[in-house]
Amino acid sequence: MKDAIVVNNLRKEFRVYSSRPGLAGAFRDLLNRQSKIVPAVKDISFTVKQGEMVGYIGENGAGKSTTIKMLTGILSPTSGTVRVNGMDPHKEREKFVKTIGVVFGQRSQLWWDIAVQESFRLLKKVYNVPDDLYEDHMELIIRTLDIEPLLDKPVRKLSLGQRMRCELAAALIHNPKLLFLDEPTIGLDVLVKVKIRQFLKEINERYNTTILLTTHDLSDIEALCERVVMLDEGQIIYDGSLLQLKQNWGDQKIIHMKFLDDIPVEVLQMHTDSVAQQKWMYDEKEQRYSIVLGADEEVISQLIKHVVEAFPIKDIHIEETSTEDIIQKIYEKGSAENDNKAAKAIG
Ligand SMILES: Nc1ncnc2c1ncn2[C@@H]1O[C@H](COP(=O)(O)OP(=O)(O)OP(=O)(O)O)[C@@H](O)[C@H]1O
Repeated sequence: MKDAIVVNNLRKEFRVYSSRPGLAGAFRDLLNRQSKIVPAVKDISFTVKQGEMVGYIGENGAGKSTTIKMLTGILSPTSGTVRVNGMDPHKEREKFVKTIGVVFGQRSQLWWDIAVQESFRLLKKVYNVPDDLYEDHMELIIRTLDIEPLLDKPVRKLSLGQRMRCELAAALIHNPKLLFLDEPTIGLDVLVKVKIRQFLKEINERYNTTILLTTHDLSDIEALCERVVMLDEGQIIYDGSLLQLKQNWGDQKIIHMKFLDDIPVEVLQMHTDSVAQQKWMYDEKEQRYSIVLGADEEVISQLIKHVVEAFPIKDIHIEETSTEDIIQKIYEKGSAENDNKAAKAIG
């Protein structure tokens, strides 16, 4: 498989100027401004293969946008190298932009006052897309995104969800091999989110389009990406499968049970002590008994079997650690190394 993105020891530093307070300070700033260097991305390396869908995640200020700006050629790196679609995005910008599509949730590449269709035609010219290719490809895109009824409306008249679907179509007019998506579902209702995710899956399957997705909405990542790259303070703290991350970190399951009869919690405890030593808790309001276990399926099924055989059950619910909790735990720790059982952490 070909590499779509190859990043080696990529670094970006910004010079930040500070202002001194008061008039005298402003005067002194004029003569001699104080500045310091802030590293936003610190020597990161990773590779994305053609056709992969990768989630690029991190807290605010982690360095995601700065990386994307270097990958799309908007910023040049302080040091290190970037090859995207076999090119240097900054140095070969003109040729390069024809091979990528970009959707930034907050910014529009459509013209506000003209009909969506007209924007598409202009972009078709910008990208030099031949008529037959355009017809064929856009027919599919328009149908899948269900934007036919919107085509003759000016962009300013569209709702956010409608506009985002048109933005996606616009980013794909030239059928790019690589798509950068930055918060593509921000502020959208669930139905539109689902539609956009389905569409992205279809594009990826049909054209083997590589997708790099930056988002704070982990459900986007869960729906689309098998692999996540996690950034923290400019460094990669995890690069690997989402499943692995869940297996290594989602190490707790909470079993909630309700019984037909009142059972003293001590009785339940005594009954399960031989399977698991963890303590049962009783929530009086909910009339619910809960126990927190490790992720060992064998222990969980043994415990459930033991209890079900002994007491008449009304309800059972197993609660898993959510991906959000897992990611939060990793950020709190500042590393994806879990005990010695290291998740494939690099950086
Ligand atoms: N042009 C700039 N000049 C100075 N500092 C900058 C500039 N751009 C980004 N930074 C700093 O670099 C760091 C990384 O910022 P970046 O925008 O890449 O983070 P991010 O992960 O995209 O955050 P967010 O989720 O909030 O968009 C931050 O500390 C930010 O203040």
